[in-house]
Amino acid sequence: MSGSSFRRIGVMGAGAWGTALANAAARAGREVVLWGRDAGAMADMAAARENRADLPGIALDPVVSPVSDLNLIADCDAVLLVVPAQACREALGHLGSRMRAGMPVISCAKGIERGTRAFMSDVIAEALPGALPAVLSGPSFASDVAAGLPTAVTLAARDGALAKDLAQALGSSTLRLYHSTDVRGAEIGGAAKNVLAIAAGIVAGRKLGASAAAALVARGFAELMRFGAAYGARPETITGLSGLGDLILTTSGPQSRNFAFGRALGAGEAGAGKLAEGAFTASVLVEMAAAKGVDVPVSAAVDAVLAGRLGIDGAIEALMARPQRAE
Ligand SMILES: NC(=O)c1ccc[n+]([C@@H]2O[C@H](COP(=O)([O-])OP(=O)(O)OC[C@H]3O[C@@H](n4cnc5c(N)ncnc54)[C@H](O)[C@@H]3O)[C@@H](O)[C@H]2O)c1
Ligand SMILES: O=P(O)(O)OC[C@H](O)CO
Repeated sequence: MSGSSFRRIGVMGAGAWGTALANAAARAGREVVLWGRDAGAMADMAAARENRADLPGIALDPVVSPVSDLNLIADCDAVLLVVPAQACREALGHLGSRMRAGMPVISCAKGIERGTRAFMSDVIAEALPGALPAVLSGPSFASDVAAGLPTAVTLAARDGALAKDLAQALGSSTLRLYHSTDVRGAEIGGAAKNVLAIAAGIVAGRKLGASAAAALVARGFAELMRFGAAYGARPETITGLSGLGDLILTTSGPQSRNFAFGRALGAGEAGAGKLAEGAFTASVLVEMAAAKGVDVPVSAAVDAVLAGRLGIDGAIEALMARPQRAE
């Protein structure tokens, strides 16, 4: 299938990122079906031509159809899966037998499933055995993409020709997609950087200074590289858009929900209640690192704080008191 054969794109999940990607796919010349599970909210979105709850102020492109009937997703040529990582398996379960074999299903969620330790491409393969799993990941805030600001991300599928075709189908003058066959590498970066962004937020909320913030990103990147290597990621993917690129974006400031969540923790305030995927991924990532003997001290500190095993000052002390080692 060439890029132009993906005439109709289905988007499962009508939150901030699903809505932004629906507009991006429309800008790339696709017809778009945007599915959300709440029929009332989707009817409101169809009438207002705007996702007022999650992406206020951005008009839906005229070719985007907001729907709550999953059969309309099953009819599409490819599907973008844009629900929170812990909900992906359940959402795909509803699509189940309606879907045709050979349908590309592209995970746009950034996380690892708790309990199963499954990456999102594995969740897709298990929930929909006939689907062709792919991953879209990289530095991209929904509001930036929706506003048409220049953005570049990675699109990975095991079949290089499919990755290239999907990248061509979804790319536009404002959204550039680099294709890759390193599915595992692309999904590891997106999941791990959210945990590290919480740590960066804690550093900011605790007012530990710019030097500590830079050290955190550098040492966080070192653990991302170790974790990636242990789970089969290619080094060039970890140093690319979906790894280092997204780590830089998400640890840079409060436009990131994970950073904002961490900052509130560090400042001793209540969080804003928005989705912070890293809070769900931290414990499973640390379990998986331990299973392979990989040292992830920053992620482990975030997990310990979230689980209440350590206070924030105790976590900082533990990081600073680690045995001296070569860089
Ligand atoms: N917002 C961004 O800038 C951005 C960018 C890149 C990747 N992502 C990733 O995309 C994913 C979704 O994030 P978001 O920003 O759209 O979050 P969001 O909170 O704005 O929206 C999530 C949507 O998923 C729906 N949902 C939740 N559980 C569901 C279920 N079981 N079945 C069907 N729908 C369900 C919610 O109703 C909501 O509409 C996350 O993994 C996030 O890390 C977000
Ligand atoms: O707002 P965050 O922290 O979920 O980050 C959004 C994107 O993943 C950035 O690439």
